[in-house]
Amino acid sequence: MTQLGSGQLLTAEDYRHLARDLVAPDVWDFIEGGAEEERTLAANLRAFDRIRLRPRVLADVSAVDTSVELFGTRFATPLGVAPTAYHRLVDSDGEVATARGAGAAGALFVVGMFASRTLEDIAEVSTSELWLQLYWLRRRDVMAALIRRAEQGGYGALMLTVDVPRMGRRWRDMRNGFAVGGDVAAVNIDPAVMASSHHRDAGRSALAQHAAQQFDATVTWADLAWVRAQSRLPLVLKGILTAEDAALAVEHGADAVVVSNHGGRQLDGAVASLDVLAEVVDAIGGACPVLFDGGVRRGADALAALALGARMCLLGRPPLWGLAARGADGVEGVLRTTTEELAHAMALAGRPALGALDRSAVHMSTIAGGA
Ligand SMILES: Cc1cc2nc3c(=O)[nH]c(=O)nc-3n(C[C@H](O)[C@H](O)[C@H](O)COP(=O)(O)O)c2cc1C
Ligand SMILES: CCCCCCC(=O)C(=O)O
Repeated sequence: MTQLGSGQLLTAEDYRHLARDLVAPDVWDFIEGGAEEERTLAANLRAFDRIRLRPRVLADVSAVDTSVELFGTRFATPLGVAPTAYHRLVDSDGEVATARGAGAAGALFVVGMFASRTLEDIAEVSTSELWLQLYWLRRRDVMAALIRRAEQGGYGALMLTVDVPRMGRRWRDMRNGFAVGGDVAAVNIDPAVMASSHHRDAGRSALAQHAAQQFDATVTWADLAWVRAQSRLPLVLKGILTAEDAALAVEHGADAVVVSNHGGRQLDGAVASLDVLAEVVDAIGGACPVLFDGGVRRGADALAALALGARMCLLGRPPLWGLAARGADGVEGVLRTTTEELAHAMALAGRPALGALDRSAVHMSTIAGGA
């Protein structure tokens, strides 16, 4: 268990500083980087800088409850671990350590399709809920096999990432000729399918080349029926940024959506996630839960997103900083410290339970396009 309040690791940013010195420069660029000029990556963070909150007083905040329910499971925290690839790049135990840390914090962990530990090994150590994230591969048999394994392993939902018909142009990875190699691999996917992801090639990202060869860019809303037919697990669509697509997600029976621009790693110039959260929540109109990711670094950031209608906030880079800095304890530390910040912000905002949090907690003129 990380020593909170030790002065050294008080915030997620403290873990980031520690991690930076421990991670190889090209891996650091892979984690930290975004697409092209990284405008959207920066916009995600700036959107939170703009937010101003509207605290209420005399509200009995002697007890603060951060727990939240999703698909029948209650989580101690509305902060979850977003799907990210290849955790063994920063810790030899990889996703097994992440699962331990997330479980200790009572948080959801969405395991990436490109995890570097098997779904079964991760499930064995997990004490909290796991979901499986999927990209849409040309090889549907490979997707179907993964879905079956997730069901057998007790995973609670499938999260289909819909914003990567091709990979964003991540200049840092291209300049580094970034490739995943050594003893780190996407061990849940047939090695024949993964072959192209290992070739180091100056000026090109091996991951982008791999995505170009293996991801299916032809899919449309009609294809969701195929995923649906594979499993009874709830289906969550990750990468929704507009009211139009939110309405289509409802029409096609999504069980939840994630407002996300992939941490600024896909379309550079895309809107900041926070700036469209209210638009998507309104379009969903209560038909299913809305989750959020992109730029959440502090408890007060999460408070703003939850007030704007997110049921849960996913963190992408911060758990990786924790993992790189302190392994499972670091993942737990990042999630706990951010949850403690959230609880503190809830108390000072006069909203002691997430159910008491609504848009009245946010000064709407500080949201882009807000009234
Ligand atoms: C290193 C890294 C790897 C990622 N890998 C995946 C992935 O495999 N699947 C996916 O859906 N999203 C992936 N993402 C995007 C995250 O799930 C999430 O949308 C994003 O990181 C949220 O922004 P944040 O990092 O500001 O919290 C990745 C992000 C990073 C930083
Ligand atoms: C072809 C490998 C895809 C995994 C890359 C994950 C990632 O960086 C992201 O989605 O972002």
